[in-house]
Amino acid sequence: KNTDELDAKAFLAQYNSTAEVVFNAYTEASWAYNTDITEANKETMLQKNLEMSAHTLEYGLKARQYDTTDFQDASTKRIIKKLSDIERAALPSDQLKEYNQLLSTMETKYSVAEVCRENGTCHPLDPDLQKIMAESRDYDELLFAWKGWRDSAGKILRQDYKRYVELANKAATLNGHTDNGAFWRSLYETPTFEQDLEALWKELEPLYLNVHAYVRRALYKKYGEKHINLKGPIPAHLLGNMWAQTWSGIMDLVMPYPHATQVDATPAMVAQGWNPIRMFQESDNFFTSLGLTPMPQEFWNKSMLEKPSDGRKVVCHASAWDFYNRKDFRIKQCTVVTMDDLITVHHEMGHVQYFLQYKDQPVSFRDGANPGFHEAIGDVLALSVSTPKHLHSIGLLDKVESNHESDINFLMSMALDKIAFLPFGYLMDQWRWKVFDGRIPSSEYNKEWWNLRLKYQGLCPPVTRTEDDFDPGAKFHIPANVPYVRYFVSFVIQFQFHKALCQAANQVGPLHTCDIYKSKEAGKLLGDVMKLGFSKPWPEAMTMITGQPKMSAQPLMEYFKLLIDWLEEENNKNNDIRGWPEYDWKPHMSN
Ligand SMILES: O=C(CCC(O)(O)[C@H](Cc1ccccc1)NC(=O)c1ccccc1)N[C@@H](Cc1ccccc1)C(=O)O
Ligand SMILES: [Zn+2]
Repeated sequence: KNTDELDAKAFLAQYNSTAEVVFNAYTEASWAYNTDITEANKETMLQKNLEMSAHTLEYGLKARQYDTTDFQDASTKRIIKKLSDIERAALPSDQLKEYNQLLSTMETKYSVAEVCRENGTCHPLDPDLQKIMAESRDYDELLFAWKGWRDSAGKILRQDYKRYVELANKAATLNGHTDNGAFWRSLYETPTFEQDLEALWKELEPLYLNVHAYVRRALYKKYGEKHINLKGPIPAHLLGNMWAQTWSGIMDLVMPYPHATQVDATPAMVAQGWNPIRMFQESDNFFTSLGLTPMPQEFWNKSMLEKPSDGRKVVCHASAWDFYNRKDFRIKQCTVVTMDDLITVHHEMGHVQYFLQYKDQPVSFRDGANPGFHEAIGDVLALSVSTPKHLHSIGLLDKVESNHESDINFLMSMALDKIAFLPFGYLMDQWRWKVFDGRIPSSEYNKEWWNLRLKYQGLCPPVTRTEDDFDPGAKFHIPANVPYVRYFVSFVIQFQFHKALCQAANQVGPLHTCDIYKSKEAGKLLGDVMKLGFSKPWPEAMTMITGQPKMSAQPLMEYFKLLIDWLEEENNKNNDIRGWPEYDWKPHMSN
């Protein structure tokens, strides 16, 4: 084994400069394919992916030659360790080709899927089906979209997925992991990661049960006893979102005080003629108000900020792109003019701000401190943007009241996204970790999916499901091979970051009214952590922001304190039970 540290440094310098070229070439090809799905673009992307894997293999095998035990430089040790996991490049070349082919096939099938009506009209997920799921209050129309999407996008992926699992596990074991789930969890470098997550969920579950009970009561009023059992799970298509992952789509059905201030900025955005560019400029303005970096001109020139109208097939699911040349960064988003998408704009811009902040790190460190950090940045700023005070200051809310009722309305709208999301964010990879480690065989993919949806979210399918279906496949991240527990982590730590930045900004008053807009102190705190990238273990980054190294649910619970107490009282007044003891109840099915 080679113990020469100077030799290792020279090796890493060569890796870094060659990696930028190879990663850039692949990213350009992947962008071309994602923004124009054609066979030719697919072939070019697959070719560039193979070239990237050849580079990873060459340098990864060399990295494994070093014994870094006595190295002095922590960064050198850290990079050598990271390069030694060569992921899919460990597969024999025929299986690597099959794996890459499977991944692009699954993502394409998902992205081009449509649901057609008897009259021949066909609807894509974005924007059509998403709009129906958020706005329709017709039980059967919602069922048409919900079942149609799972028939068109989920069902067809089952066999591809089964083979993908085998190959992903093969690559993971060749890199010394027990399975692909173990590889994904290793990215958090936290031996107690699963226990920590379970402890966070146990702390947060009571909040969710109170929101679930209150929303079930509201849906009972709307859809009646044929469709809602006050002691049972909620049919999964009634929550205002295709996956029931965030529930702000049904805020109108749930609003505690309908006569107090509105909290939805969508009508004002539409009335004032906002367009996608305006939404991104607004977000850029918030980031620069903190002293963070403005989007470079290349971002505005090369991004795809709305769905093309020239008939091109694209991957509409939003994403942020680092082209590994320290100057080209883009977002691809099929943006619609709604408050919900203004939040997503900030989410994606948070990814690009992270790219901008760590762009001068070695390539191996151009990553989040952990994947949850990367997901949290934009959402932290969105917590300030979402306040009625801030929305009023940018002209999206005509009046602001600060009284108990408007406070509760605002907190309810935030809870419908942030608290409702927690069980979904947690169960997605519970299902995948069990698929990868074999506890869920392919013969039980769908049964176990719905067992988890019942256990954590208290949802049930509106129509009977069988193993002919593959409902997990109807959620982007499953066919796209994107881990999901990062979002559960993000939804917890973003409130820790929010609390810390509000203190840095000398914001007084309750956490849910804090707006860090224009605070250079808050911006510096956040920017300094983003500059680190992946160069330090994430507890060090956590300590830099919050003064302590752990994930904690306490700031989230502090943020929602008023609502939690109100819900406890309200649900008791209604004699509503928390949970769904009649777990095997099924909604009435017409025809
Ligand atoms: O999927 C997203 C947003 C897309 C993304 O920004 O997280 C995107 C996902 C993705 C897409 C293609 C390939 C890989 C990942 N992630 C990024 O663009 C990204 C992430 C890390 C570093 C660089 C870019 N949000 C999740 C969860 C969520 C987050 C926030 C609010 C609501 C819901 C969802 O919609 O289910
Ligand atoms: Zn993201």
